[in-house]
Order: sequence, then structure tokens, then C-alpha cells
Amino acid sequence: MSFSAEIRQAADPVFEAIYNHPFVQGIARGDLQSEQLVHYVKQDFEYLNAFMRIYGTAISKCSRREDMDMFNQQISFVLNSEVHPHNNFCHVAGVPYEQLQGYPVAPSAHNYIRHMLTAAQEGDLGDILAVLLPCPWTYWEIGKRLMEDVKPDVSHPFYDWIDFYGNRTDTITSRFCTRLDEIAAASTPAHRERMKQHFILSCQFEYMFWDMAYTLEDWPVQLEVTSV
Ligand SMILES: Cc1ncc(C[n+]2csc(CCO)c2C)c(N)n1
Repeated sequence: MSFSAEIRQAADPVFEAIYNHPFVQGIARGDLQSEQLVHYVKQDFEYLNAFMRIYGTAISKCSRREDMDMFNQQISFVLNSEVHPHNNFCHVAGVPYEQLQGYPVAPSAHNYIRHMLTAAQEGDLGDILAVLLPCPWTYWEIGKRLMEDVKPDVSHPFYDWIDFYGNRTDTITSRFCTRLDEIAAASTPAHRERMKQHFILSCQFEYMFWDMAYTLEDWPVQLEVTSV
């Protein structure tokens, strides 16, 4: 079994829990509250900023041009294409996208971002691929399953979101897996174990991100926002 298949199998209960999470099932039913969509977009906007910075760190650790090109393409994809699913949520919530940018990061998004940053800072290319991979992989599987189970038509409120993630052949998950498998094949058992743990923790954080949006998770004590 390839390394990517092995870590996917180990994380299978988390993939299942993500698909069955009430936010994801709320996309299927089209019955999420505006505040939940707004909270998701506010947090995801900041998450994607961090994600692009980590691609920058990844590029700083590449020795091959093809790897640099892969990460460079993904920065463009996040900047130019990942705005479409956000726009769908904003449209349903009735709030302009520009109003949801620049907010403080909630606890679960904070923890997920710090987890990715630490793995990227301390690790090599394999660690970075392993910690980033659950992001495209879980969304690709959610999209495919929603497409099959819901079979949405254009009147579904989240048709664009489901179509965006469910109707594409996901080259990024496959490219990340291929490269991760090459690196894993040349790694020590200890490094493989570390990459597996990065992957599994990011899967858990993907679950927590949906839960954060669904429950409108925030810090326990609200403080006055002071501008300096
Ligand atoms: C918390 C969270 N996880 C995954 C995605 C989906 N996603 C974000 S960037 C990207 C492409 C990677 O190059 C994909 C598939 C998201 N929006 N928010």
C-alpha cells in the first residue's frame, strides 16, 4: 500500500465524521443559518491567507523547479479560484464578501493555522505536504459525495459550492500524494510516522473547523477591540 493510501486509511473515521458533520449536512440540505455561513467565511478568509504563506515557506524549502511550480500554481488557485465557494456562502447569507475580511481568528482556526505553521517551520517538504494535504483531500471527498448523494440542480442554494469541489478532477490531491509517496519511500520510519501524525492532526482540525463555524465558536472572554 502507498504511504498516502496508508495515512488515508488511518484517518478514515475522521473523513466519515467530517462528511456527517451538521455543517456539511447543512450544505446538503441547504438549511444553514446566515451567521454560520458568515462565521465560516470570516475564518476561512484568514485560514487561506495563512495557507498561502505556508506555500511560500514550502517554496523556500524546494530544490526542484517542478515543486516550486506546483506550489506557485496553488497560490494562484487560492487567490483566484477559492473565492468562488466563498462568494456562494456570502450570496446565501446576504452579506458582501468585503465585509467578512480581516476579522480575528477563532480558537479552532488559530490552532489549525499554528499546527500547519509549526510543521512547516520545523519540517521538510514531506512534513509540509503531509500537513497541507487534508485541506484539498477532505474537500474533494466532501464535494464528490455531496454530488452523488444530493445531485443538486442550479436551484440548490449551494449548487456553486458543491459543483466547485465535486465536479473537478482534483489534480492537487493526486499531485501532493504522488510527491509525498516519493518522499516517504526515501524516508526513515520515524519521519514517516511524523508525517502521518501531521496528516491525522490536520484531518482532526478540518473537523474542528466545520464545528467552529457551526457552533459560532469564539474565545471564552470577549474583550473590547482597541485600535492602536
Ligand atoms: C479549512 C479549509 N480547508 C480546506 C479548504 C479547501 N481548500 C482551501 S485551499 C485549497 C487548495 C489547496 O491548494 C482547498 C481545496 C478550505 N477552503 N478551508
